[in-house]
Formats: sequence, C-alpha cells, structure tokens
Amino acid sequence: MTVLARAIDATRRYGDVLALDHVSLDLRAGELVGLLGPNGAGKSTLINLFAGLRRPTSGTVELFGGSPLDPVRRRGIGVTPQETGLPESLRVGEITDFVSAHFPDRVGTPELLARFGLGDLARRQVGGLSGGQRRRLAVALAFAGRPRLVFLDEPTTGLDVEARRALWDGIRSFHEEGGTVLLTSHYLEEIEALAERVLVVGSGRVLADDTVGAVRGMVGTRRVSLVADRLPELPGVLAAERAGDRFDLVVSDPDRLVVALVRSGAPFSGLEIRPATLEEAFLALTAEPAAHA
Ligand SMILES: Nc1ncnc2c1ncn2[C@@H]1O[C@H](COP(=O)(O)OP(=O)(O)OP(=O)(O)O)[C@@H](O)[C@H]1O
Repeated sequence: MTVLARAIDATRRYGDVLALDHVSLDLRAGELVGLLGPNGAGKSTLINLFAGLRRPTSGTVELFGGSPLDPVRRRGIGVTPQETGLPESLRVGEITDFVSAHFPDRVGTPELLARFGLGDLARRQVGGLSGGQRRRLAVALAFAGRPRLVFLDEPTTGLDVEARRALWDGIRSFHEEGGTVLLTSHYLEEIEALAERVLVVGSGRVLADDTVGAVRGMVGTRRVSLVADRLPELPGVLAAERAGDRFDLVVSDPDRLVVALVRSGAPFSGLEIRPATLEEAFLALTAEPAAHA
C-alpha cells in the first residue's frame, strides 16, 4: 500500500524536553489511524513534523515521498490544530470560500458545510457561532482542498454528543471515499468508533502500533465483577473497587481467579467477566513501569 507519510528514527527536542524519541512509522493510503497518549506524550509534535510546521532534531520525516516543507506537498494535506483562531467578523461561507480558493481542486462551500452539519450557518458571522460550531468549522476547513491526508488534533474536544457525531460522520465519509486520516483524541470511545489502527505514544515513544482489538489484547486485562459479602485473598488482582456488595476487579488471568474463588468456598453470585476497555488498555500501556509490578 502506498506510504503517504513516514517517520524514520525521528527525534524532536525542545531545549531539554525530548518530545519525540526515535519514532519510526508509516501512514498508508486509506488508513484511519488513531493516535492515543496522555498529555505531553508527543502527539501534536508528531503532527507538526508531518505537516512541515516543525523539523525533526534528528532522523527523517517524509510527506508524499519528499520533504514536508515543500509547499506543493503540503497542499495535499489538511490540518486542524488543537486551537484555532478564526476571524470573528467573517461569515462562515466567506471563510470557507477564502480557504478553498488556495487549492486547485476544492470542495464547494455548500457541500463542505453540509458534510459537517453546518449547512444552515453559511451566512452566520463566526463571532455568533457556539464553541462547538466553531470547532466543527475549523475541522471542515481541513477538508476544503480535497486533501489526500488529514491530520486532526483532538477534533472533538469540547463538543457535545450530537456535534461529535456530526463530526464523526464527516470524517467517516472522507475515509469511505479513500481519504487517509491521523487523529488524536482523549476520547477513547472516539478512537474505537473511528480508527482501525491505533498508535499509542508515551514519553515521546511509540508504545503500540496495532489494531484496536490487538492493543486491548496486548494488555490482556479483564474486568471481573461479582457480588459477595467479602472476598478471600485472590491471585493476579491488579486493581479492586467495591460499590455496596459488588466487587469490581481488574485481573490479568480471570480463569485462575475464578478457580481460586471457587476453591476458597467463599459464597458469591452475579459473576461477570468482560474485556478491558481501550481506556483501561491505554492506561496500563502508558503507566510507569513501577505501576505494573
Ligand atoms: N514549542 C514548545 N516548546 C517547548 N516545549 C514544547 C513545545 N511544544 C511541545 N513541547 C513539549 O514537548 C512535549 C510533547 O508535547 P506535545 O504537545 O507534542 O504533546 P501532546 O501529546 O500533543 O500533548 P496534549 O495531549 O497535551 O496535547 C511536552 O513535554 C511539551 O511540553
């Protein structure tokens, strides 16, 4: 599959801060990739390198097989940074027309606005938009020039459920037409809902690069929930919570736990076992090594 963007042993420092530490990865045509990581993990830095906004301190970053600093190559991408300041006095339609005018092949303003659920707001001044509407407009603008590759840094932060879904629909339709997306998110349900591939980053390094299911499997934790008056000492419990008479245990080996529980003779009921959510997997992957002990 064609590689659209590539990092080879890329390191980026800001003074003493090591924001990216020898990162190597490919973004291939048609992928929808989720980039997960705690605050300060290096997600925005990675996007900035691919988008040609920063250079690596060492290593190589390529966009469409060449330098991300090349303006012709940059025309093939769309970017929505975490924070965007749009001119308050311009109308929504004027801004989309203005941005689209920079691209040889563009999406018409009515189509672009409709795709992101903003069709009724073309004549509204930006100053009169809600926070969520502004955010959707900022994301829509990344798609104005029919990019091949889009970088979205926390696209749905601050949006309510309905606005988030409208935005997901816009991202999905771009992807279904063959577009490639890298998006960062703190909403793990968002990564699960949209992405096929997940990159987990922590402290500037890629900790996992796999399918959503595999990342969960890699951590391999399960949640065991049961009702009991009290629990005996049980093997492999990583975390435990109690709400009333229901215990909720995070365990690495649920079979071993259940065998030990039955053997102990302690009465229990309402046993439920389910896979860890991506959030639980993510926390375990990005935890400091001491936390696994
Ligand atoms: N311009 C800068 N000057 C100095 N340090 C910076 C700069 N930009 C980023 N950093 C530092 O580099 C590290 C990685 O930051 P980055 O913004 O890439 O993380 P992130 O994963 O996007 O975080 P968040 O989820 O909070 O947006 C952090 O320690 C951050 O403080």
